[in-house]
Amino acid sequence: MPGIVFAKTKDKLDNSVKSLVMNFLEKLQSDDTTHGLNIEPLKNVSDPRVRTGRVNDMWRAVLFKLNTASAPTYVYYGTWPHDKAIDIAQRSVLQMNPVFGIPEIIEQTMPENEEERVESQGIAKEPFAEPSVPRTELTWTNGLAEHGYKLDFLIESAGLDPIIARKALLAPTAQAFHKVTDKAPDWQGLLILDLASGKSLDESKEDLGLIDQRTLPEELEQDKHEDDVIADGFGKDAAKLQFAFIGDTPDALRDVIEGGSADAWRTFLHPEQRRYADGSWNGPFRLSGGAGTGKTVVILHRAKTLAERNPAARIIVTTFTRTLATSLNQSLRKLDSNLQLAQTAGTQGTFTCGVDSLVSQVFNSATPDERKAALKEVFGEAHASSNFRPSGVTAQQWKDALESTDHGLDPELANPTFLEQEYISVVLANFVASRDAYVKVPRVGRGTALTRPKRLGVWKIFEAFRQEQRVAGNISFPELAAVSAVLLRHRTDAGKPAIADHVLIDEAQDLHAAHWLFLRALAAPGQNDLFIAEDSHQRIYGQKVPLSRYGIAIVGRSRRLSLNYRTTAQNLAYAVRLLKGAEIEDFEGTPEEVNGYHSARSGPNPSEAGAASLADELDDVQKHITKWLDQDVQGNMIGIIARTKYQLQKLQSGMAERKVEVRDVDHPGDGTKPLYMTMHRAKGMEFFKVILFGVNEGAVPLSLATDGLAEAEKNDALLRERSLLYVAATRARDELVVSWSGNPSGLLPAASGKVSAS
Ligand SMILES: Nc1ncnc2c1ncn2[C@@H]1O[C@H](COP(=O)(O)OP(=O)(O)OP(=O)(O)O)[C@@H](O)[C@H]1O
Repeated sequence: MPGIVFAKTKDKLDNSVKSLVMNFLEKLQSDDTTHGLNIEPLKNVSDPRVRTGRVNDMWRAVLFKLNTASAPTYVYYGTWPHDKAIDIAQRSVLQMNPVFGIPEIIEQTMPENEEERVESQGIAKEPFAEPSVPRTELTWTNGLAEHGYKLDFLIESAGLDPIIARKALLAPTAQAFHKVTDKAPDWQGLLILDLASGKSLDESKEDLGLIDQRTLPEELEQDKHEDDVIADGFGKDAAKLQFAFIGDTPDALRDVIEGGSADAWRTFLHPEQRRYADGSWNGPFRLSGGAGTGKTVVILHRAKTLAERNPAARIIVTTFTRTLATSLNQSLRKLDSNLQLAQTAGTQGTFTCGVDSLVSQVFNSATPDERKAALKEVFGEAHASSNFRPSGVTAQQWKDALESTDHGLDPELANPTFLEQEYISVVLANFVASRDAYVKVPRVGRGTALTRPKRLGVWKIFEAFRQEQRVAGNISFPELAAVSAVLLRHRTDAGKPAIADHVLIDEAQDLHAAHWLFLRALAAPGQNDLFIAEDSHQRIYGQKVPLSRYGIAIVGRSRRLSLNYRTTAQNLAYAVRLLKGAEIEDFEGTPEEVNGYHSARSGPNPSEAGAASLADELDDVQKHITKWLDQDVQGNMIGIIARTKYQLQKLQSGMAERKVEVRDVDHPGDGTKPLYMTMHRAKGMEFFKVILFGVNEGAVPLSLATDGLAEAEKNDALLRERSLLYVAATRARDELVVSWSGNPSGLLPAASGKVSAS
């Protein structure tokens, strides 16, 4: 039976052809002599291995036939209409890269560009003059030229194809540059992007798993037939970016073909992603990376890998909200429909759940005596009633506690934001159950200092809050997390095993101290216990939490992803600019840089659209939506994102007046209508087209969120507002429109008269 290697399709396959290609490959896989496949060599080819095959009357597949040891291996390159397929087949070469020994398919230059081809081939053989870089796009600079790369270095040391290297070096615009990287063999495209973004060749080689073959002992491959060497090469990390072996399972074949580029993450991992998905560490591991760098994709693959390694393992995948957890669960099923999913935490298989639901599950599964002991430790004897229901805490509850107390505090401390943060980060995090304990507890990392009298005043409010919560029969989710953490600790102290073997945590930047106490206690410290994916730039809730204080030591086990798969280079540049000037720190207080993130795709510049009035802004939104729907963009791939629900109500009624149907993201209907949501709700989502609506002065940053706070809390709240805007702007895959009426938000480049990103 022939083997098949599938190349990630760069040209989009029409849906109607996908099933035909499936049929074709299934037949080829069972017998390449099957009648009707017409696997034929061609004349005037650049590579004698090339073949075409008949998909139907109109469509031809382009393949390379390798005469490998046991049975032939076909490398499927793609399917095109007959004449185009013949042309591509005649121009394409399957070869081993001379520097890194990676199989690659190079399409020779189009015949109409014969002049360029001759010129470029000459370059490979002879010394050449360095091309000068035309600067036709004022706001874009060619990163390769900027970092001083020379053509001979790119060819000789970086292993780039001469034509590709030259085109990349000469690219005058972002679009032209990305056209080259997009068309190039995947690893070459990524290497160019790395170098252009400032990575050194050595760093990029390490990330892509590239090893210079010229430094290896020669005899290794000596006895092998050339075709076998190529076939083996498909197993190398950098080759796996673009090529996948299709085993004997038709399911895998179907996935790869039907999924198309939107599902490429299921098969074609970046070597770095693969490393973090498969790696093993003797303790917690942290994976950071900007929005859209594939952190979630790594978590999904890692869950699969861990389950494959040990089918009896109890794996928990968790994240900040229930909606995100549901989406993780769906993606896991997509990734591997055979993956054993557990129904409850602590049983064999992979269990996916929002972190607060997980907390509740642990609490509910304990006996009354166990709960009582844990409640006592968190609240002290007075508040240890177990008769309550978990609930969120509103600002009003803090206001009620403030009003019922004679605390004597300044407004900067006597406000819900300060109190809630203090309660979670100091009181719950340290299991403070009494006034005396609170007066003594270290408040490391808290921005605002408290004297003893102030602490006494603050404690009075906490007492009142606890009292009112108990009377109402409520327990807040952070309180429950602290209680469940104690429950887990008591279990371990009693010699019972931990609930999970591996805990994988997504969107970790938003978890609070009590969550971390709980998560730490879920798995026993040891091999691959915790895997933490986070982006400090996207922290939109709560406070930065130093993990080391909760028994989670990640020193030396922390890596960062830098290639953005979601957002175009133009949108990424814009979003990153929104963060400029903000001092963002990671869990342990180390400054987190936004430099170095780069994107593999190009698109239109984001547009900033200021309107004189709300009515005008709504007119603009209507025009954008109508235009996109007319262009056949699927309705639910258009996202309209605003800071507040109040703005969304205006949007909704404004669109209804204009006869444009839009839907709340939580009630999406049949998928044909654009979806609207708040910036908080947009976390973790993505759309082809995004409108950030109502980015006005006063709305972002929201005055309500920052008014009346002490300096430290205010700075933190402002940072979160900035991060919200960053989260919202990075939801766009292709096109981003930022709109406002009246004065723009002071966080937008427009407010300071800067030009929009390019
Ligand atoms: N190896 C890959 N090949 C193709 N697409 C990929 C790959 N990795 C990630 N993607 C795509 O990039 C997009 C972003 O991925 P993902 O959601 O995992 O990123 P993230 O870092 O978790 O983003 P965020 O922090 O913004 O939630 C998704 O559409 C995903 O399918």
